[in-house]
Amino acid sequence: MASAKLKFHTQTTAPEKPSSGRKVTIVGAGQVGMSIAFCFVNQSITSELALVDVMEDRLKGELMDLQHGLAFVHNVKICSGSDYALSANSKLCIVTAGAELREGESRLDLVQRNTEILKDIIPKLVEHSPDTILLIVSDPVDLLTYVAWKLSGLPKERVIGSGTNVDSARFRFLLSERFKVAPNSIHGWIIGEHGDTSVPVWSGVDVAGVRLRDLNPDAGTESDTENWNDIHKQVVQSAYEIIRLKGHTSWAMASSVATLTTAILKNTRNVHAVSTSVEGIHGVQHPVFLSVPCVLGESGITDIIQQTLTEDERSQFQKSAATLHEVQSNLVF
Ligand SMILES: NC(=O)C1=CN([C@@H]2O[C@H](COP(=O)(O)OP(=O)(O)OC[C@H]3O[C@@H](n4cnc5c(N)ncnc54)[C@H](O)[C@@H]3O)[C@@H](O)[C@H]2O)C=CC1
Ligand SMILES: CC(=O)C(=O)O
Repeated sequence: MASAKLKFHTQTTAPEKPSSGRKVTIVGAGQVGMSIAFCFVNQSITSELALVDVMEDRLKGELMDLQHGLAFVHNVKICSGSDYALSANSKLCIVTAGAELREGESRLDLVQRNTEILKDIIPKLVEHSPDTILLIVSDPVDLLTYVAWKLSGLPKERVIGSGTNVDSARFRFLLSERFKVAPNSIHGWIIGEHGDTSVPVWSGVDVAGVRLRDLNPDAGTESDTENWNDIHKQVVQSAYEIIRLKGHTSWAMASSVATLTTAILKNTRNVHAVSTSVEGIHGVQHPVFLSVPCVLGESGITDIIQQTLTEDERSQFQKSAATLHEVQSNLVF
């Protein structure tokens, strides 16, 4: 009988490796998870991707849709399902599962609901990939990164929250409109909580070494007649405004996670504002996770950059820590 199978002269007897060493799993194939997956495939960030979600039919549809575009990009091995065995041997597991922020809710309102979800997910991920790095995206991201760290038993450098990397990107975009230069030519950091108590580091904003505070010593303060701090207010309102307008946020977050993933998989040692344990940093006394600039590589967070903050920035950072610690103390997990 005729067979249309390709005939190979197989050159190797080596068994197929269980994974490429650059495998990434995304748990939660909703708006954010799938935007991240789309970025990964189109930017050739990984050659192996597992998608895990409880909604099996929708997940199958997402898988097929992604796979049908593979003829236009570098090949990626993609699998999906609800069985965590699919995630085995992942270098990085990204968690975007959970209840999303609805209009009128703050990120902190989601905490106990999403903690319950993490209790289901994290032990299974670690069981199948004990050497993995966890990147938490679900909100409230700082508290959930702490919860994931506790549930996973992993060293703290391998449990990272996407944190204020996206807030910093929003900040740099809005600054770029005022400065009339490209966002990636501006240095500007938002640290602390990803959310309402985030801290803009006005003392560190610069373009090509020209500090904003040298041009306007009051920039970002109450006495600033140029109202630079309106930009931070807009950053804080960004997610709420986008959710009001389109129902969810996704694109900026996906680009942010793609950048963090590249830094980890390619061991680039780029510096990003991500959520990590900050006990002992900037005078914080509590075991909380908040964003500070961190060096990222294949072992996770290798170093934290100690920024020189003003007294006011330091006290705002401590306030952010105290707010989160209070919510964290009442968490049940
Ligand atoms: N940290 C950040 O900057 C951002 C965080 N987020 C957060 O990310 C999360 C996801 O947002 P969206 O994708 O918009 O929500 P979504 O509702 O579109 O997707 C959530 C997905 O999680 C899945 N899921 C729920 N429970 C699960 C479980 N136990 N195991 C596996 N999968 C499960 C759902 O089936 C759904 O597909 C939310 O918490 C949202 O607030 C969203 C944007 C930015
Ligand atoms: C939803 C959310 O946390 C954000 O886009 O910032």
